Amino acid sequence: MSEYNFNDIQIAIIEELGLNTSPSELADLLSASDKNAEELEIVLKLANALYRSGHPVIDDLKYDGLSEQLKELDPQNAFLAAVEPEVLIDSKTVPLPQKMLSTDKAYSFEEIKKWTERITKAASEINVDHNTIELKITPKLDGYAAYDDGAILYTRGDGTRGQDITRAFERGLKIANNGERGLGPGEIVIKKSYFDEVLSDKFENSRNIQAAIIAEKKIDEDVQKAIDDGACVFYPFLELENWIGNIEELLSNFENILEKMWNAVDYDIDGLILETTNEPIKAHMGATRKFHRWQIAFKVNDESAEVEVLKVVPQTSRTGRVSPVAELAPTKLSGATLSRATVHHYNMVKTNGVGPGAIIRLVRSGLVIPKIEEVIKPAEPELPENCPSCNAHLIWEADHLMCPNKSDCPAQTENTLIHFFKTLGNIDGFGPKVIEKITNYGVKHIHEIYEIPKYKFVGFGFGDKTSQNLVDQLKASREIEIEDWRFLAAFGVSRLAGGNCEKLLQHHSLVELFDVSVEQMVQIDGFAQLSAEAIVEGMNNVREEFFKVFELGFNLAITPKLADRENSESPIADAVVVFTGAMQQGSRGDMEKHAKSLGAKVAKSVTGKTTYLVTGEKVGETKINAARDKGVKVLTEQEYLDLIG
Ligand SMILES: NC(=O)c1ccc[n+]([C@@H]2O[C@H](COP(=O)([O-])OP(=O)(O)OC[C@H]3O[C@@H](n4cnc5c(N)ncnc54)[C@H](O)[C@@H]3O)[C@@H](O)[C@H]2O)c1
Ligand SMILES: [Zn+2]
Repeated sequence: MSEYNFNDIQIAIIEELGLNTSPSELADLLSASDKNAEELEIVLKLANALYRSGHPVIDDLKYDGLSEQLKELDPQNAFLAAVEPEVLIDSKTVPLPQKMLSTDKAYSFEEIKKWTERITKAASEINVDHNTIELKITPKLDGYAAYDDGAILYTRGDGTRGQDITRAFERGLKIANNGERGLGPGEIVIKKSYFDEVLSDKFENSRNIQAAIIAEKKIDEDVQKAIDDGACVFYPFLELENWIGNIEELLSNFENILEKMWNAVDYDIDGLILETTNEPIKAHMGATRKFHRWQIAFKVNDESAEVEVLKVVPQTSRTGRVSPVAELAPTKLSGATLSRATVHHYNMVKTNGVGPGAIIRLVRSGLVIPKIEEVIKPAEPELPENCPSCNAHLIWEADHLMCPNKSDCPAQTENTLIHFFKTLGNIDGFGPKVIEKITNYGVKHIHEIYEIPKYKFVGFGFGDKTSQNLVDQLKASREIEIEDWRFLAAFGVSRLAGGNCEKLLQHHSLVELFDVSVEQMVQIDGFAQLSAEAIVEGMNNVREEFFKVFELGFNLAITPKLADRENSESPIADAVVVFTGAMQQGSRGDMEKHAKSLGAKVAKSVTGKTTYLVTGEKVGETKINAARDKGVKVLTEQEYLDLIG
């Protein structure tokens, strides 16, 4: 007997699929532990059809596992290469206004990093300045994909043709956030808290309900009530909470950013969507038949294990904070063997009893370093008294143990130097190994490194060629242009990562910044009292070293001042501009870039906040009228060019 049984609806869908295999044979196939490529394809087609119609037979993890197996056995398989289609019973389809694709998937920091490298490469191929690459992260809603063109609501269908489900709006389905129509792709979803409180007794999962909202047949009264209560919505992706930033910010603060987006909405999500927003890059990268190359879904395999702690090792960071790292009995989790995990801070080690012999629950949630979720069996906490690097007596500062030896702690010195070259990022050669060797000979400051002649490098034990290369690299690091905000960030002042440096430098020059007071800093958007105090103090601490390095003469690109932009009397300063249709004067990407340089905000779609809609060729009347209805000024390309002069 198979563990799978199909109900009547499922059997009807299976028949519609036309697999030439009877339901009972399919049930057996589903339970079979070993499947060949052909069988895997059948099972995936079956599971997909049932899933899309709201009656899944297996869970996503199992489905994704089977897809992986098929990919290994038959990498070219046609089912894997295309968008997984909906299967419809007796329904007409209509062409979609725009292709709707699936997404490529990543399960680790490394995969995301590789994806950003592909974006960087694409940008350089079309001469897009690396610094203008913008990334956006949104929650990946786990509902029913749909597209709203303002008149019709469509299902995703097979990606090119979908079903007309405008009836869902007629049934009262609301649009998340501001209720605007015509915002393109989105997802029909149900509020998590509402499902748990009101619907979970009656429905197994929210997928059943989504299917009911769009079905042709009469609607269940609980579902109608959920619609009326505003718990079911169509959520246009454009309206989603998002994180916007650049590649460096993402990679340097990956876990925090992802965690924040992960908890941003009260709807089921099955990952996060990362994408670049630069149109020229998107156009250049393009798409496969299944997914856009400029977009990727970050998913997690939530798996956990109970693991024994062997010992807790202290590590001193560049700021003197000592972090506890737990060494673990090696454990296999989500395909990787883990033997270390970070503990939040030493107060947690102390209060939760993390020490040799403790049993913890380890979760690998796809993030870079696994985290300790809970301590199941505490032990005697293992707390260090002295800095593992310089032996100074550690002191408590709130939840953390700190090494107070600012001037003479090798770990702090090394990590500060490593941070400098890593952040500068314009040369190779000064990684941890080289820095360690140099500091062993008493070099403690950045400016001292720049003064090392070749023969000294040889004396430190580097080969002749390597020594020459190190000298050349140091010279190059001053010659290759770098942004002034990156240069400042390299000094590692707390709360002064790239983003904040850039914000400050939009108001003050690099040199001026060292004399900005806390009162002046809080005037700048984004700096609260406490951060401003910490930044001013931190800058004071690095002042001497900063100017010694600065005076070596770096090739710094100056961040443009906001004031210059505002004073330029640009006719579109602060206007929100949307370009649509084919332009004559140059690519749309170029026009958008130019508009931004004039201080305008460029948006992708018309909303109530739009100031101008600039129309190229072949733009439909409906779109133009819809924009006018929202009070947007519609300009032809020529009218726009006249406006900006
Ligand atoms: N359990 C099953 O039997 C079964 C069957 C088929 C598919 N699945 C699951 O579905 C996945 C593939 O489905 P898919 O191709 O529909 O989706 P996908 O996971 O590849 O994601 C693509 C879709 O994400 C949606 N999306 C949600 N939030 C978004 C956002 N913020 N920005 C952009 N797009 C967003 C879009 O509608 C888009 O079509 C599989 O990996 C599997 O986990 C499960
Ligand atoms: Zn120390």
